[in-house]
Amino acid sequence: MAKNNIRTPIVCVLGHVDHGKTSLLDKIRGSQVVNTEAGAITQHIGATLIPIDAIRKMSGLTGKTEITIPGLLFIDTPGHRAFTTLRARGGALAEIAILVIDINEGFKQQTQEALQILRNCKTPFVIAATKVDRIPGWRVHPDEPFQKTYAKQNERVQGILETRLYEIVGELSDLGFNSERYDRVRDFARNIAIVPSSGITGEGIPDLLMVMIGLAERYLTESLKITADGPGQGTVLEVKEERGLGMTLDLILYDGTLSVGDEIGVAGASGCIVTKVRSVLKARPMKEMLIEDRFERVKSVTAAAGIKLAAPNLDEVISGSPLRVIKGNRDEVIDAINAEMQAVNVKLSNLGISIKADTIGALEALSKELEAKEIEIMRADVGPVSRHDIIELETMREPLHKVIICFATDILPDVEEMLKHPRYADIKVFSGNIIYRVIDDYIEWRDEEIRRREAQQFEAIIMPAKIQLLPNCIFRQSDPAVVGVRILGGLLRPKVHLMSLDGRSVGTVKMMQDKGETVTEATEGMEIAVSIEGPTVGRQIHVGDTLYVEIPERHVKVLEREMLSHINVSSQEALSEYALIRRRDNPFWGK
Ligand SMILES: Nc1nc2c(ncn2[C@@H]2O[C@H](COP(=O)(O)OP(=O)(O)OP(=O)(O)O)[C@@H](O)[C@H]2O)c(=O)[nH]1
Repeated sequence: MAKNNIRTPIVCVLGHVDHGKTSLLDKIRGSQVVNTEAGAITQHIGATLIPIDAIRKMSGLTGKTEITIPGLLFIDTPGHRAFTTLRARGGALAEIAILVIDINEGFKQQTQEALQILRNCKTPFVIAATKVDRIPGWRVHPDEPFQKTYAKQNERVQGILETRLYEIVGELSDLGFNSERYDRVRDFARNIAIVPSSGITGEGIPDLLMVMIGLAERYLTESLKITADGPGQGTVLEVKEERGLGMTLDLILYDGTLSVGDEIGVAGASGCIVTKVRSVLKARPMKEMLIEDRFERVKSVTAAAGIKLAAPNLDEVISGSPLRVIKGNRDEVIDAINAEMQAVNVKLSNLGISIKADTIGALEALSKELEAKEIEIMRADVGPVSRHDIIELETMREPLHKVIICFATDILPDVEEMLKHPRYADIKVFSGNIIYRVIDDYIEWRDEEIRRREAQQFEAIIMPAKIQLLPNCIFRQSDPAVVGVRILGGLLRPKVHLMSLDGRSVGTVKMMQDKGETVTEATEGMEIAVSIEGPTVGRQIHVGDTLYVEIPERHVKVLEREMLSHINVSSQEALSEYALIRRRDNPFWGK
């Protein structure tokens, strides 16, 4: 185990979809050193341990270089989600990260998001610029350190690699990060190291591991000091049923020791669960693995390790939850676990949408993203979407708040049924396993909904218009009067009342015709024939008269306060002239 009680740092791999996270992890896990005598890579449950001796051997480091870190423990599940949902003591469980960027594709949306997450969590990380073997003309030298294989490439290939690398450096710099190819970095505190590598050929992987060791040595040794014989502390990765064992927890133990017979506290859906460890299980080495007997029973394990435990009463445990061994401090552990579950860092508003996620970390991650997009949250809960959630939503007044966004959690079957009922037709549920996608779906729906509403409002509101009676175009004197008019501004529609400059009502537009065709709208500059019910030409209206559409006071308020930016300049002018006429007698009209 660890020298000076320094344990292995916990590592997570992040990056854009398809940029090669899984391949990189697989390559690291399956590296050729598996069977060397120099400390074999060991499979843990949910994690893989690469001992320092294996890393030394891969990268050709002599025993002289002083290293205190005993190795690296990689969490087997890559991605943002694993990073954000697995937490320890309020922070991310992973203490160091690899951000994977496909060197041929460069920056993508999730690359930026991952950077944001790493920045928020202040996690040291290294960038693996993967898929170097896809650079046209690249000559593969399996598993070689980067500099060796790079030296054997021709100049053109080297040139392409440099150009692409500098594109990444540029993008990072736009986001405020200084970075450099790892072998040119002088100060790892100021520069992020980029290691060109391949998850398929293994090139650059030894360098990647070495840089990580360097970072961990420098930044983490204090936080990696463990109390080996202290009570175990861990984070639950998964809750699953195993044949012959019943309910089990897969967890990463990051501090202390956990033994069979220990009393533990762990978070359940309705508070802290206290139970007693029945068995502690480790993964069997690959070659000994039999279907029937995948696990090796042990008496006790010391951090850091990925293990499985069986105990009674685990059904309700929430994945991502904290786990602590109780050593005469039962109340303290219960309080701490309850506090950690309640300290969900979600900003709630009086009004807003509802959110659900499978773990606390996931809920926080979702809420952070929503907050960044200025979307208000009223309720936030861990667990599947239940009938109760839907009933609560139904009481919301604002249709835009009758929304539940659920991330990586189930919708209970009876809820699906319930939502088919017309009564709940206006409740929207957005669900998915990628935060950004669920949020985008919601935003798309919301914006469309707002546009639809505005359009409806526009339909219902009488729009301003200013028209003038044209000379030589009196087709009929009265009942109705049919005259040629020019639209001086705004939007004329049928069925509106018209008003003269002195504020008198003169009649109602019945029909409108443009070049013999009936039309329902006419805009600035058009000359059309209109039939007007009410006036007689020569008495109430005359050639050359300017008339305005009469707009009710309530509509003027809506137009002036909410719709001004949505109507064109000529409509705005017609509106303000019309309002001026109305306000001659009453300055507060429409205000
Ligand atoms: N040539 C080459 N192909 C690679 C490399 N890394 C990944 N690939 C290929 O790229 C594709 C995606 O790789 P994955 O490792 O699944 O990528 P990922 O980031 O884990 O993808 P998601 O899990 O979908 O986010 C696969 O077809 C891999 O074989 C590499 O270094 N070189």
